[in-house]
Amino acid sequence: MRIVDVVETTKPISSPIRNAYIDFSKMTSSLVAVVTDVVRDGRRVVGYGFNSNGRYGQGGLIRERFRDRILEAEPVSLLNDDGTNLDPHRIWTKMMSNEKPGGHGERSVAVGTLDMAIWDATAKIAGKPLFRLLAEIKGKEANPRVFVYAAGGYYYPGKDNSALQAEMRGYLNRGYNVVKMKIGGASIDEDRGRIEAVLKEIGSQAKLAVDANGRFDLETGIAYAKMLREYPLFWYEEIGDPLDYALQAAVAEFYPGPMATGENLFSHQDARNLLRYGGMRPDRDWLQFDCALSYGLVEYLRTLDVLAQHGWSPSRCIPHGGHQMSLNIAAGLGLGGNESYPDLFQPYGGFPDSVRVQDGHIVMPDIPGIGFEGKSDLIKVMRELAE
Ligand SMILES: O=C([O-])CC(=O)C(=O)O
Ligand SMILES: [Mg+2]
Repeated sequence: MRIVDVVETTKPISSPIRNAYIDFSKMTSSLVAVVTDVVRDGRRVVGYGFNSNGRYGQGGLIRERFRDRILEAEPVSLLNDDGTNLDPHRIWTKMMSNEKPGGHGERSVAVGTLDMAIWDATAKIAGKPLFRLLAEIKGKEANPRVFVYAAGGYYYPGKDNSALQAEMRGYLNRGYNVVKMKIGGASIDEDRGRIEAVLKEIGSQAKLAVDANGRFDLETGIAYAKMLREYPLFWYEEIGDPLDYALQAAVAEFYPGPMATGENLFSHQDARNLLRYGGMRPDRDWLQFDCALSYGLVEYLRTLDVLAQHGWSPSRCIPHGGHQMSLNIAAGLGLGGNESYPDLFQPYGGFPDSVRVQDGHIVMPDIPGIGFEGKSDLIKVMRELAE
């Protein structure tokens, strides 16, 4: 058993939307395939992966460094002890050989993208959905029913409050009961008007989360905290620079409601610093680390260990990114749920075609691997790459 090729292509996932920090007009994502010589159900096993929106494609790093380290390794050194499957932990160590510590933003997306494909191949070789494999490895009971919320509410040229309300109504009609919108890309008065418009639209049918995408300095973060705390929000997300833990802790003094952050922290060391110094509260706040941006599931398992050491339950994690990889981690390891972008970043995000959202939850179908084969538009572009 061996990995015979690793293929990467960089694809556009552009749209005219804007958050408080960036627009997505030039956004790209790496799509990778890890090709094995294993055959299951008459078909060669190929694992697939891609990186989440918000960071760009990683073709350079993947093709110049990480691909070669996998392909040049002694094939048996990438397998488990009895040689019956790939060992994602051993492959991860091989990819990261000759890499100094720190500097996580430089390569964590490239490694996370490959790690997704390696776990997909591993679960396919085992003949199981990844969430069942993960639960088995950890001795846990899988729970295929996962909470999902609808992320959107972007700034968009010509979009007024009634268009924002219509967007949110569309999410409720599709079964969601938590929706998210952007803030910090307009004045505080304008944002207050947008928030009130959405709250009026959703009434008691749903809760609203707001996301500042790291835009605010301390003063602005506190001014928004004082405005936002008048409303019953689901959470106040990514207030200031992702690495400014003192700011996060200071804003907590002014915001008694739930806060969320972590999508731009890319290692278990960064996550540990957030828990040590960020003033985050394990009884109400939410952690959004996204394995597809942060060295993959091998590293995410270390992050979950860090959480446990600091008294945090995995159920406080609702990852960023809206991909099926995190859905599997949620169902297999008991996370609190997952993000979803009903109308964005297609065909990568979302669910298998048969899945419907009901009461803010989905139920994972039993498809071997991550489940990409269940989503027809996605598996089509994946197979174009390597099959
Ligand atoms: O707009 C983005 O970069 C995505 C984001 O923050 C989120 O989904 O929470
Ligand atoms: Mg966010």
